[in-house]
Amino acid sequence: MDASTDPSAGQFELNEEQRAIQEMADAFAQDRVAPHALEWDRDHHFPADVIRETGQLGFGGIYVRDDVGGSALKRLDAVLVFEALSKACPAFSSFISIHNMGAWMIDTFGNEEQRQRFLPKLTSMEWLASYCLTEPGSGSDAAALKTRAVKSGGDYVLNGAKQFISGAGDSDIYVTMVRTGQEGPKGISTLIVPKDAPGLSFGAQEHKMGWHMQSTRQVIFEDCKVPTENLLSDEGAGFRIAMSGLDGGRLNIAACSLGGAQSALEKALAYTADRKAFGQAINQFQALQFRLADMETELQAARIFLYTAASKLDRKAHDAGKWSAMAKRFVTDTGFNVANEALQLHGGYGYLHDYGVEKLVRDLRVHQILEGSNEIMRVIIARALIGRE
Ligand SMILES: CC(C)(COP(=O)(O)OP(=O)(O)OC[C@H]1O[C@@H](n2cnc3c(N)ncnc32)[C@H](O)[C@@H]1OP(=O)(O)O)[C@@H](O)C(=O)NCCC(=O)NCCSC(=O)C1=CCCCC1
Repeated sequence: MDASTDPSAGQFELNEEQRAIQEMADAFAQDRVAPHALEWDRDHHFPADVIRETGQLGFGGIYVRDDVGGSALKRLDAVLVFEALSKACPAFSSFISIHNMGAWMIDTFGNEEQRQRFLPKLTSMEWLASYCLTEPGSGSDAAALKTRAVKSGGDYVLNGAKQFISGAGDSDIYVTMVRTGQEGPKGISTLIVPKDAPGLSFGAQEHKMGWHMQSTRQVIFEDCKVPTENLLSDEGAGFRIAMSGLDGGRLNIAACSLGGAQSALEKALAYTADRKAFGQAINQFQALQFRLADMETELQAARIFLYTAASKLDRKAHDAGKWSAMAKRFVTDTGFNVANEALQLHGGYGYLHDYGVEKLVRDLRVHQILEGSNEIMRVIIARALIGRE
């Protein structure tokens, strides 16, 4: 690889341990994920076995405490892992991010009994986790969710549905935001719903533009019974739990864009060095050189921005939420634009599945929409800047 495209060159100062984590994730991704990514995408295959293998590397609970098998690493370490995995397949990496959001929420907001009951199996990845917030009638306005949980004896009885749930049907644990009280954010609670809870079912597979290697379905609750011991923290704390899970998740998804776009840039560099037109390699045309130069510049800027945001969250800086939103907005937009530009530089070949660039464009496109659309990121940033009415 050309030194100028080395994602570890000239970057934010990483320490030796962070470089080792980055290298371990990269080696796994190139060995176990990259050779199969196009096939998984084409066949809509969920590679549960390969996902579970990452548990042995400590990726099942990257920022979960170590007494329950977590790796007790930092947000910046996690970003390095997701970036490296995404170079092989952003959809694979993003699934591991979702699982980590769930594990972190249980570690951070769960009581000791819950931590011991769920986390060893989640950190080893014997169990996989999904995050359930969005509903058919509430996406951006997350606090309008309607899935209701009513206490009855020793259980909560849930009725409602969650929409666009990644891993639905494949995951073992569903960290689910429900309404236990009044309208609005203060009436929301978080329940840990196991896959075998009576009354839980899954909708049909959604047919998506990208992210083909993971399932997306509705999660449906019909008089679904969940023991009251599965309530995370207190009733009414669910919105804050959901939002803080997303503060980290948004960094992870930005890292998935960064890795995918890095891979697209490397493909564009290789292709434009090899492809001849008008008697020379097309990378000798200044018009293309300038485009490659811009792609590299924008990606390196995105990388520094993202690592800074992750460090802010690690330090629990007062403006970490704003930085997380800014990083998600900037890096996912930049990542998509770079991948799309890489496709263009491949000419007609970029439109073919076998070249792998169109998959990156399809996978990265959704990062501008999910985990809070980039329009909602602007709402969060603007509120932090100028306050709110
Ligand atoms: C930003 C937002 C639009 C805000 O809403 P409102 O104005 O209703 O709520 P507001 O008045 O801002 O707040 C209420 C309470 O909540 C606290 N809090 C807020 N953020 C945070 C935070 N970051 N940390 C802690 N507390 C927080 C806030 O302080 C307030 O409490 P207080 O009343 O002061 O006691 C929010 O709804 C949002 O973000 N939507 C995008 C959803 C969205 O992102 N889905 C994504 C679904 S998941 C997804 O897409 C996935 C895809 C793939 C895989 C995984 C998941």
